[in-house]
Amino acid sequence: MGEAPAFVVDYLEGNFTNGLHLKSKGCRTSIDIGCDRTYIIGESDEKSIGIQIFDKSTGECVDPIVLGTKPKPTKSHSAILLDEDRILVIKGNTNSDDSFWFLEVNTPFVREQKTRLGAEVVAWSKAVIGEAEKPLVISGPSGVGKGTLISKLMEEFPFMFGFSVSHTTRSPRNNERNGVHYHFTERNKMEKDIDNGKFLEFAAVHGNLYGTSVEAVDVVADKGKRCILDIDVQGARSVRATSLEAIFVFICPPSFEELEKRLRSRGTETEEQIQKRLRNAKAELEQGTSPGLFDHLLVNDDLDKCYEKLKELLNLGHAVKPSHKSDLIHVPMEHTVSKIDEKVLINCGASEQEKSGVNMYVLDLASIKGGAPARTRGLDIYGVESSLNGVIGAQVLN
Ligand SMILES: Nc1ncnc2c1ncn2[C@@H]1O[C@H](COP(=O)(O)OP(=O)(O)OP(=O)(O)O)[C@@H](O)[C@H]1O
Ligand SMILES: Nc1nc2c(ncn2[C@@H]2O[C@H](COP(=O)(O)O)[C@@H](O)[C@H]2O)c(=O)[nH]1
Repeated sequence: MGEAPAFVVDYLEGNFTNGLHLKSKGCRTSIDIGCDRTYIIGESDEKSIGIQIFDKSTGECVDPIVLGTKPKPTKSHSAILLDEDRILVIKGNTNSDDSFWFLEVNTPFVREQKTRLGAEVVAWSKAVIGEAEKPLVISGPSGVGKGTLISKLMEEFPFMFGFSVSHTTRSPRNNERNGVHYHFTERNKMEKDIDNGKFLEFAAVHGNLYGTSVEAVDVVADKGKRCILDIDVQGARSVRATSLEAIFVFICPPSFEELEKRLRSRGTETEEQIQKRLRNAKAELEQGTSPGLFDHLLVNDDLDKCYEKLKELLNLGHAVKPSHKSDLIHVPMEHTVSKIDEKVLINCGASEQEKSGVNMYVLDLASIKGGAPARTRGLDIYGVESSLNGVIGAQVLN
């Protein structure tokens, strides 16, 4: 993070029309992309900011399928085109990390979904300020001890890790609670949600459907925590193909006999289910240990030793709790937005300066990563205290 660059001074002194793509009308903004499309961003329902696409060549307005966790409605927002693929939407009167959202209109993910669904698609991806720790994907055959290792991590580092609560069509075990261990759901409902793009990944495992919803991962990210996904090998492969850059760990048993012993001693499956899980374990072990998919393989022989190795590869000796410095950011109701190269300037006006000493935020997009259906990480932001004569100072905010 550096100081405010000199161009901010030049920019403030003159050239204030450069990069203004914003046509604000109340709480609606419109962004032209190419010659014939206008994306209208506004409040169309009570649940989220609505999106419509106006096709100038046909004169028709289309309601696209909107994927991703959507931003809650706001009384004011601004929007600016970043490139042909994405629009940055900034919510006004927010002082949390809820301010910055990317509306993807033509990223590879959106193009793929357009083909899959045969319809117009846009996707929201919320910005994460700073470099959040990568999510952790843990896979391995049933009974190997994934859940046991995850519980230990969550117990030792409750502020650092959050569990992605999957959906499943299997019945709950005696000790399992809906919404905590899984979201237990009907197959029809889950299939419909899958069709509607609500899942980051899903797979048929041991005769049931399991899946990670986009929301399950977002809920953890919103708490500023590092997300842990306990998913099977097919799911891990699907996640690899998404924008969620994760660390992939495969847990192996010391032997097949020991796996069987653990599965039986857990006492949660019928004999028939145990047989099915053991059959599937052979294929999973083959796929999980072949090169390319997983970053790390751990053998869970002695539980404590395996746990120590897991912590080691996660660098937990040096880990720090992610800070929520983005609380320092307050984008007021009235603000203007413009863009120069990779920097977006949010001018908050003089009244904001009186309150906080900062009247402009600079967003640096150079290091952003990821994107829909998951979060866009790595947004860099600093506040600038400026005058018409030049920059007085810069506040590092993350
Ligand atoms: N290193 C170990 N040594 C002996 N027993 C273990 C070890 N690790 C876990 N176990 C036991 O093995 C059983 C299965 O563990 P666990 O439920 O964590 O497996 P899992 O991989 O999460 O299974 P599933 O994929 O079916 O959810 C549990 O009874 C657990 O206490
Ligand atoms: N692809 C996915 N696999 C998942 C998910 N949640 C759990 N799982 C895997 O299913 C098996 C069986 O789990 P169990 O709780 O019935 O014993 C196990 O390998 C899990 O890792 C998911 O969301 N997606």
